[in-house]
Amino acid sequence: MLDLDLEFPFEKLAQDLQTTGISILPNFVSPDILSKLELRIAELSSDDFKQAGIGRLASHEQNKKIRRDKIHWLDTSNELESVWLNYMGELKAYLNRRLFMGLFSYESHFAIYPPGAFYKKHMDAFKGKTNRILTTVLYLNQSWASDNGGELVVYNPDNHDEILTTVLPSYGTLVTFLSDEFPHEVLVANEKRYSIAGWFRVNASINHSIDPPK
Ligand SMILES: O=C(O)CCC(=O)C(=O)O
Ligand SMILES: [Fe+2]
Repeated sequence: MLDLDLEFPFEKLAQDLQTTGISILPNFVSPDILSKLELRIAELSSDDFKQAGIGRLASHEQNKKIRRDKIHWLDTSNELESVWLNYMGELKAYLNRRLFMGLFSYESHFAIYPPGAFYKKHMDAFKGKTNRILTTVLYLNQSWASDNGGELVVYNPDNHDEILTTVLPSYGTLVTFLSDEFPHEVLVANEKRYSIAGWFRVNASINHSIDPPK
């Protein structure tokens, strides 16, 4: 049985996805979970974060023109990281039950955007080419001011030049959207910006080769 406290936000998210394909929910995540995630970020060192890439074939120079964030993949071997992975596991079960989405796994990384970092307009998945179905982004920035930059800009799926919405990366806000529908970008952050990006995927195991984790 799902905890009754989760029933309401999970249901709101499911309804948003069903009607528009995107959900933006402030205060989605409980203070208890948020503080555990902050604790984990605080104990990680800069060596635990690697420059993010855009694909195996891209050069370092190409990468840096497109994105400048540093990332650390979450793993169940760490207790604090498990807190987030388990919570997203509950959301996965809820969405599968409610919307029959057939979500199979969830992968996610912490991301740090140092001052000056950005992520140019992109899609997280391309129709028929990937098994990333649903993108989630949780923000971990206490009192983020609007002049700190670093907004997530989401574009209209039917007109990639038209801004649909702009989201401040505020503490506890969760953004969820269909990965192959919404172009989006992260504007230049003027302050250090913390988040957890993640993707629900469908199973892509074929010909007895087990679905790779990333
Ligand atoms: O941090 C964000 O607001 C979005 C990050 C993003 O688009 C990504 O990591 O693919
Ligand atoms: Fe993205």
